[in-house]
Amino acid sequence: MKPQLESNINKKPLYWLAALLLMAYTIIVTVVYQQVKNTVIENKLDELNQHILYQKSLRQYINTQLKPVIYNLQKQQIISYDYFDPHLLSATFIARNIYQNFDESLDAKNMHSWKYRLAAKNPLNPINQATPAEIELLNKFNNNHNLKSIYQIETINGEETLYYAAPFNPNNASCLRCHGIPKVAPKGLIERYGSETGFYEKIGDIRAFFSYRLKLSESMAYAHKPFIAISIIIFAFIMIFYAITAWAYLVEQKRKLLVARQQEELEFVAHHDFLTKLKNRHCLSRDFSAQLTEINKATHHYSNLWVIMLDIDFFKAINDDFGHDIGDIALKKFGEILQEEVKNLEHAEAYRLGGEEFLIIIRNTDAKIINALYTDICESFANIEIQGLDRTIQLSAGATEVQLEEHQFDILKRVDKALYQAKEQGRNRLIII
Ligand SMILES: Nc1nc2c(ncn2[C@@H]2O[C@H](COP(=O)(O)OP(=O)(O)OP(=O)(O)O)[C@@H](O)[C@H]2O)c(=O)[nH]1
Repeated sequence: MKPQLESNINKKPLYWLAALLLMAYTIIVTVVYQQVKNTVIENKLDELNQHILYQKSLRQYINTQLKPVIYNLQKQQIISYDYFDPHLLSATFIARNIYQNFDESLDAKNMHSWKYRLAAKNPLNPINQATPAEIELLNKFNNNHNLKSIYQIETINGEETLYYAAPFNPNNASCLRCHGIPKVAPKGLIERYGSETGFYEKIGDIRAFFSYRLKLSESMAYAHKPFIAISIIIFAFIMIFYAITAWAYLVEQKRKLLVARQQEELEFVAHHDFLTKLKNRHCLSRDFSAQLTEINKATHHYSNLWVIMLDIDFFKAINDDFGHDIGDIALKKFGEILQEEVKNLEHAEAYRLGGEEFLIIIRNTDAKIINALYTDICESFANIEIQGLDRTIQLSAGATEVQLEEHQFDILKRVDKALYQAKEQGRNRLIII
């Protein structure tokens, strides 16, 4: 049975291609994901800008519209000079509360919101107390007044967040009314927050900053569906490409293997006998020349070369008495016996010269071994069982040892002569000359 062509195809290039495409797919998907993420971030930053503008408008309204009205009422003593209520007079308080309401409304509708926060190192209201990280950022703003904002991606509890922070304007004289010396601060303010913190600020210092934080995973959620769809489409394209390439490769490799196998078969047919599958006369002449060249070099592992010519006795009679088909079977069996015998010998090869004539070339042997070989072959051949053939088949053989610098033609002539002598002397024997 010939092995299946498919199992002989080298599939390594296909595995490499699969690995390469998988790598390319991973890179493409990562790039696409990054692109989607960047787009989400850009959209969110646009949204944030609107928040900032809104917050600034709100603070502007409080500082330029609301507070002057209250101060005017205080001036007219309609409201006491010591009156202070953050609901009316603290822009940070009002902004924080409005944002809190806004956040709660968004959360109730499951809409993802930016979380607004104020942070001060020395706040009146403890709710605005800066964390160590925020204090560090506040110091950064104070050390560099040109730094108008920062935004960065920060991982909080293993979750990516988009963070934006911007400083308030540096303190001016009017700020110090509430953040200077407690003595000059409105009594209402002291009553509410005490005089421990929030005071002794200096003009020019940045007292606080506001920040917004957004969970990126929540914002990315709405981009997941298109991202997965794009990933599936890219995967499908890659799979189709791989399938077509693999199919074309397999077809081409199969074709190449088929051609190679046909060439091998042609080669075999050209050098072997069709019936016995032994090497043929054409092959003998080629092999014999090579062997003679070797022996003439007289290398140490190559002492001598022997040739045995074998011929089945009265083979015509077998054909005539039992039929040509039985004769064919006998020749085939004989070929198998020779093949088996030479397999057990080192450096031996059997050939069919034609008809019922065969030849064996053996290296490194002697007349004793040649005799034993002939006897073995005769015994094996005598013992074969062929249905419809009830005759013991015998063999005649001639053998000779190759001499140095001898020509192939002369050796074959001598061994043929030995065989002829065996026939002449009554067949069923080996003659060595
Ligand atoms: N069945 C079969 N017969 C073959 C084949 N090739 C040659 N022969 C026959 O082998 C026979 C050889 O006959 P001969 O040359 O007269 O030799 P022989 O009958 O063996 O007699 P000796 O060699 O003198 O013992 C012929 O009848 C050929 O037709 C083959 O491939 N198959």
